[in-house]
Amino acid sequence: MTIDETTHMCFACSPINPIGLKLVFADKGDTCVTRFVPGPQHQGWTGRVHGGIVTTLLDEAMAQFLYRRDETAVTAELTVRFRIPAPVGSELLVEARQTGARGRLLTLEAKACLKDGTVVAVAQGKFLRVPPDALG
Ligand SMILES: CCCCCCCCCCCCCCCC(=O)SCCNC(=O)CCNC(=O)[C@H](O)C(C)(C)COP(=O)(O)OP(=O)(O)OC[C@H]1O[C@@H](n2cnc3c(N)ncnc32)[C@H](O)[C@@H]1OP(=O)(O)O
Repeated sequence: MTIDETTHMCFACSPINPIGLKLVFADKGDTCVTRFVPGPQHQGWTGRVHGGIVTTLLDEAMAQFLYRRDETAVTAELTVRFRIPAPVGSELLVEARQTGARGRLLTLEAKACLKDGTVVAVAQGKFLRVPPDALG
C-alpha cells in the first residue's frame, strides 16, 4: 500500500487533519496502543465522551494493529460494549490485539481503559483483507 504517512487525512491518526484526533500509535508486546485525552468538543451527554468517539478509538487501534503489520484490511463489522461513561478530560489508554485469522477474515479485540485500569469500553472487530490498491 502506498500511503504518505505525513499527508494522509485519516480522521483518527492524521497529523495534519485540523479536526482529527491526531492519535499516535506504538506496538507494545502483542498489542498496538495509544493514549487520548478527550476534550469538551468530544462529548455527547454533558461530561461524557461521545460513544462514536470511543468507538473510533477502538476501531482505529485495531486498524493500526493491522496496518503496522502490513495487512491491508478494512473494518467489516464492529461490536462495542460501553461499560462505563468515559469522562471528558480523563486520559484513555487504548490497546488492540489480534485474536484470529481465517482466509480474508481477521478478528481483533480492543479495549479502552482509564489510567487506573478501569475498563471503559471493549470492542470486537472483524476486518477483511482487500487488495492494496483498493485503499489508495
Ligand atoms: C504509523 C503511521 C500511521 C499512518 C497511517 C496511515 C493511514 C492509516 C489509515 C487507517 C485508517 C483506518 C480506518 C479505520 C478502519 C476503517 O474505518 S475502514 C472503513 C470502514 N469500512 C469500510 O469502508 C468497509 C466497507 N465494506 C466493504 O468495502 C466491503 O463490504 C468489504 C468489507 C471489503 C467486503 O466486500 P467484498 O470484498 O466484496 O467481500 P464479500 O464478497 O462481501 O465477502 C467476502 C467474504 O467475507 C465474508 N464476510 C464479509 N463480511 C463479513 C463479516 N462482517 N463477518 C464475517 N464474514 C464476512 C463473506 O461472507 C464472504 O465469505 P465467503 O463467501 O467468501 O466465504
